[in-house]
Formats: sequence, structure tokens, C-alpha cells
Amino acid sequence: MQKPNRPDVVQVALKIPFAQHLDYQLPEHLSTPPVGGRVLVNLGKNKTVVGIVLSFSDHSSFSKLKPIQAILDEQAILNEADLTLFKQASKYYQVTLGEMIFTALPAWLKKTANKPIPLQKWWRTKSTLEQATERLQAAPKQLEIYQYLLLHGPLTSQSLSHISSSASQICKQLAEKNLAQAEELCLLANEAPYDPGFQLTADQDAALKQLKQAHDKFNVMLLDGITGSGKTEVYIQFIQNLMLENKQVLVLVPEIGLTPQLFQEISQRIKGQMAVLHSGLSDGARARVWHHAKTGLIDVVVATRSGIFTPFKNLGAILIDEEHDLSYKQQDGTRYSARDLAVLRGKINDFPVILGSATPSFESLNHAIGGKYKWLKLRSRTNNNPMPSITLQNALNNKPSKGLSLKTLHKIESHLANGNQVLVFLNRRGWSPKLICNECSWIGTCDDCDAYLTYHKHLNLLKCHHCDRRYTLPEFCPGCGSQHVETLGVGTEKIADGLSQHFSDTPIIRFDRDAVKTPKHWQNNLEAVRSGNPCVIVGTQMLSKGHDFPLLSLVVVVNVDNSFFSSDFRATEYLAQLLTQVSGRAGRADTKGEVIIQTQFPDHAFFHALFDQGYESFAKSQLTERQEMQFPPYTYLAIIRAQHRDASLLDHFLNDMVVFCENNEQVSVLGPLPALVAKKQKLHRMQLILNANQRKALHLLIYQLKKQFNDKSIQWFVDIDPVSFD
Ligand SMILES: Nc1ncnc2c1ncn2[C@@H]1O[C@H](COP(=O)(O)OP(=O)(O)OP(=O)(O)O)[C@@H](O)[C@H]1O
Ligand SMILES: [Zn+2]
Repeated sequence: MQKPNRPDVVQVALKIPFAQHLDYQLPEHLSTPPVGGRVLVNLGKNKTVVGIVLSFSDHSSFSKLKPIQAILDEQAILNEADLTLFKQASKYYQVTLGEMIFTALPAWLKKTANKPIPLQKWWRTKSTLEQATERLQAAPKQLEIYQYLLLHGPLTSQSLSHISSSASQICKQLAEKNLAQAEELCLLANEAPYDPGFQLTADQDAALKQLKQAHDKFNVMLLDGITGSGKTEVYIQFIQNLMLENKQVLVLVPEIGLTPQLFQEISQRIKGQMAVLHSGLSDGARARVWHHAKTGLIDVVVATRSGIFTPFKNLGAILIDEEHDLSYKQQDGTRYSARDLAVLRGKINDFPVILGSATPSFESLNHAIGGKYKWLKLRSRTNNNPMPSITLQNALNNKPSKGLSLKTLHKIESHLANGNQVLVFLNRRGWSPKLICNECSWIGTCDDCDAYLTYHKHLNLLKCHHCDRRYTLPEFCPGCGSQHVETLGVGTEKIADGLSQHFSDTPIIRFDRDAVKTPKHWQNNLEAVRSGNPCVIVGTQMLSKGHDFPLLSLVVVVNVDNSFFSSDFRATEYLAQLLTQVSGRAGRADTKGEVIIQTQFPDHAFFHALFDQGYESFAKSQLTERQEMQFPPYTYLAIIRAQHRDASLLDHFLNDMVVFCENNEQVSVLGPLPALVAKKQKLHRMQLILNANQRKALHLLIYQLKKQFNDKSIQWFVDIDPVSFD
């Protein structure tokens, strides 16, 4: 039956760049869909797509509306506050509302097929073993499954498949006999959560008090705690506190690799339900976490960047660990910052947002200094150990072979002999980053990108790290025919190789994108380290942060000198963060830590500013420079990025934009400039850098540019608050 105030027109957000929403007609045979729910509609000639209902109207300025094809959700998947977040975010990042929403939706919910979210049943036993044994005398397979569940449950039927291929059927039979039951989530019955019985340090105590005081209103708090100062303990006790009020908590970490650790640390301390959310999960599993967070079944979600969009029933706070990390900025598609959106979300929903780091971003630090964020400092390590000692080793006097000098190798040896572990940090994977000819100086470059090729020894080929194209190793120099072609420089593969030769009885554990391809690899490697035996870990930035390896006493840093030649005004900020973080891995338990930095510039002013004064003073003096030079965080940046096969066409196009901007006195435009990677997969890449004293002026100009230059032949997009120029 038709309701009296039934709307005729439904406004639907779609993944389209040209309109905020499209109007559709609501056909007689469909009921009114919920706002924030999904519908199926036709787009263009014959495409069927998923859209999100935004609002209703009695009329449309368009005639001949297409009808809604189907309603996919009976209940909204996004509530009003979620939609407000998307609306404000889409304005900020200058994309349409639909583009913003579809950046956020898990793939499962974007499918037109609308299959129900695959729920996952976890089985556990009921009744006693005696009762079960008696009743299952004639059913040995059922008894076997019962016994296995009793020992190892709760488990999914998939994880019982090694016992029987019809495990799922058998579980149902057990349930019929009232000997087992299924739950939708693995409810970890943490009736009595573990309590480590820590006496909080004075700093931890003070920080926690401030958090508790501000627990029910919007506030941004910068938990600025040196490495090993026990930030996690503060997070955990704050989460426990919020859970007492039945609130949910979202915890963001910068990398998948950090999710298991934090998940475990929190889960053993709370009486509640937790989930992880990251790109390593299946589509179905990700949609499931959305669903359970929204219904309120999950109390705490530990997620990577895109988790910021998870809808919750009663979200009480967002915690962002390692808030300075660049991984919080999405680097393709809609380039949002999960950290900045967290602050926006806290404001919309009126809850606190906690940004934690040992090396806060200069943006956040600036807000803390100015009083916009509450500044909670933890300045002592929980074990009262001093910070590790730093040695700057002159790489010109101590020539490294396979990346490490003899002096360094001796140091490593003595730390291993004391039963400790060592981390060698190098931000470059592969065997060596260049292949050169000693006679004509030819260097191996990618045909499709403006990049050198990296040699990978175990594959015995050259790889482009920008497009992943592979090349066979030339026998002769393609430039002059000489046989004197050699690899130059070191990567993690070569360092690990040198170490295995030198320390043949010690495990060398490599963490980089080639050696660690799945979360399982991660876990295996981490377990090898956690086993506590002396070992040398070789790792890229994957490993520079967050990890707590109690037995690590020496950190060796190789090859960070490139940062001194970078054209990025943030290069020193990033280097300071990296060195502080990676040094902070050393000496976390009982041993005093030691750090060796192999550098060709041991006298560089940078090192002295950072290590003599510490991160905070270093940051403050750099902020003063930024202010003088009129750079962020005192001004606002956006980059217009464009790419095309034809470099001169690209140049023309961007020059036209520059001319268009010429009369704008509030925004300065730099460019066109080639991107740091000037060519990628055959496309030339150029950019304009827009810098303004006011965000409003910058956004207005971009809005005008978008209108004026909607020429489809050149692909271009805007990056608001860029974090890199590549
Ligand atoms: N009050 C306390 N007393 C004793 N030990 C503590 C206390 N609080 C935390 N710890 C322990 O101290 C260690 C370091 O803490 P944690 O890993 O939280 O440091 P962090 O501040 O997160 O450092 P990072 O920034 O390097 O990750 C952990 O093993 C933790 O269990
Ligand atoms: Zn390439």
C-alpha cells in the first residue's frame, strides 16, 4: 500500500566525478529505501551500479528520471553522522560525495550482486566430556570433533576440515544434540582479563588522568611519549575506561604488520570483543567487521588507514598510534589523511581523538604548542633505562663491505656474544640499487619509468621498483659492449648475505617487501625474533616503528645520507622521525641500547641538532624555519598532479593552469615541475605546487580549476595536504 507522504524522487550518491548525486524515480512497487542505505540504479546507457540514498524530494529539475532498480538494504549502513563525515570530507578533498563514500565502502558492499555478508560461525562445546562420550558412542567422527573443539575451540568449521571434510555438517549434528553451539563471533571469554600489575609512571598517570577527564567530549590529545615510555599502557587503560561506559573504540595503526601485536596486547587486557580490519582480510571478512561494529557487537577495532570509515554503533574515541606516519595518507585515488579525518570525525560526533607518537608530526606538534591540541608528554622510559647511546661512524674512514664496516661487524659480534639481538636498518630492498658499466658509465634504467633498476640476486634479474617490470641481466654493457658491468650500492638482500657469511651460526632474519609477503610471513619472522635467541634482523622501514623487541640492544643504521640532498622541505623531519624511531628499538628491556649510524657526513649539523637537543627542540627550531620560509604547517599546500604520454602537451596544459591562477593574489603557484619520479609506466608526470596562507583561498582556487579544466584528454587530480612530491 502506498504511504501518504511517499516521496517521488530519490537522490542517490554514485561513484561519479561530475555530480554530488543523481535523481531517480521511486517506482510504485518499491517501498521507501532508508537514507544511508544502498540501492541499485542504472547509470549511462546500460550500466547497473550501487548507489547510496542521500535524501528525497517531490520533484526533480530533470525530466524523465530512471527508476530505482532495487533496494539492497532494509536498514541504513551509514547513519546521519557518517554521512556528515563523508560530506565534509568530500568538500575538503574536493571530490564528489559519491567518490568519497565509495573510497570508504568495503568491496563487498559495492557489488551489485548483493549477496548477504558471509557470517562466520565459531563452534564451541556444551555439556561435559562424560556426557558427550556416552551419547556419541555410536558416532566416532562426531566424538572426535567434539573432543577437538573441547581442547581448541572456539573454532570455525573450516579449521576442523583436517579432521573431516564434512566438519560443518558434523558441527550442526552436535548442535542438534545440544553438545555444541555456534556463535557469530569468536567471543573470547576473557572473564578475568590479564593484569600485569604495573605501577604507572608519574607521566603515564598524569596523561591517563587528563584523558579520563576529557573522555566524553571532543578534544584532540597529543600523547607525545618517547620510545619505550609506555604509551600502549595508557591506551589500554583508557580503552578499559571507555568500555565501562559501553563505548566502542577505534585504534588505528600505520601498517598491517603492527595490527597483530596491538590486537594481542589489548585483547588480553579487556573483557570484550575485538576485530582487526586491514587489506589482508577477504572482502567478506571486511564487510563482516563493518557489520558487527555497526550493530555494536565489537568493542574494539584495530585497523589500518581505511578503517577510519568503519561505522560504529557507539564510538567513544579514536586512537591513532604513530600518528606521524605517512601511511595514514592515502597515496592514490582519493588522497585522504586518516589522521585528519579522525579529528573531523571526533568533532562531528563529539568524542576525543588521541594522537600518539614518540616523534609527532610537525603539524600536530604545532597544534600542541599553540594549545589547539592537549599536549600529554611522557618523558621517561618505563624501565628507567637511559636512551641508547648514538655513534656516528664515518663511512669514509670505515669502508663498508656488503654494507657494513669491519668496526660495525665487531660491534654486532660483541652484542650477539652477550646473548642480545641486533637490528640493521636500511631503507632499500634488493641486492643493490644500481647496475653500472665501469667503462662508459651506462646505468640500467627502466624503459617505462624514470628510475634505476634494482638488482635482485635470488631472482637473478633487474626490477623496476616503480612499475615492477623485470629485465634480464645483460652480459655486456648495452652502451659500449664492455664486460665490466657491476652492481653498485647495497640493499637488504646484500646486507643479509654479507651477515650470513660473517655470522654463519646466527639466524639472519630479513623483513622487507620481498622477504615478507603475507601476514603469515610476518608472524613467523616475529616469532623467530621473539624466541629470544641471538639473531640479526635486517629490515626496511617496515620495522622501524612500534615494535617492542626486548632483547634488541644494538641498532645499526645504513645509508640515510640521501635525505641530505632531497628537494622535499620535509626531508629532515622524516629523517629525524626515522632515526629517533629506529634508535628507540634498542635497549627496551634490561640492557642499555646502542646505535651506530654509518654516514659519510658525521659532522652534519642535522645530527647534532637532533641528538644533542632531542626531537622536541629539534622540531621547534625547524618549525621556526618553516614559518620564516612560509611552508606548512604555517601555510597550506595542494599539488595538482597530471600525467600524459606526451610531455609537451602536459607542459602546455599545466602552463594554461598557471596563467589561469596568475591573478590570484592569495595563492602562489610553483611549476610546472617534473614529479620526483618524472616518468612512470610510460607516462610523464608533472605537477603544480599551490601554496596559500589561507585554506579557504586555496580550496576556492582548486574548485575553479576543476570547473575550468575538465578536459578529459589530460588526466589530472588534486592532492590536498600532500606528504610527498613523487
Ligand atoms: N608502568 C609500567 N611499568 C613497567 N612497565 C611498563 C609500564 N607501562 C608499560 N610498561 C612496559 O614497557 C614496555 C614499553 O612500553 P610500550 O611498548 O607501550 O612503549 P611505547 O611508548 O609504545 O614505545 P614506542 O613508541 O617505541 O612504541 C612494554 O613492554 C610495556 O609492557
Ligand atoms: Zn618501471
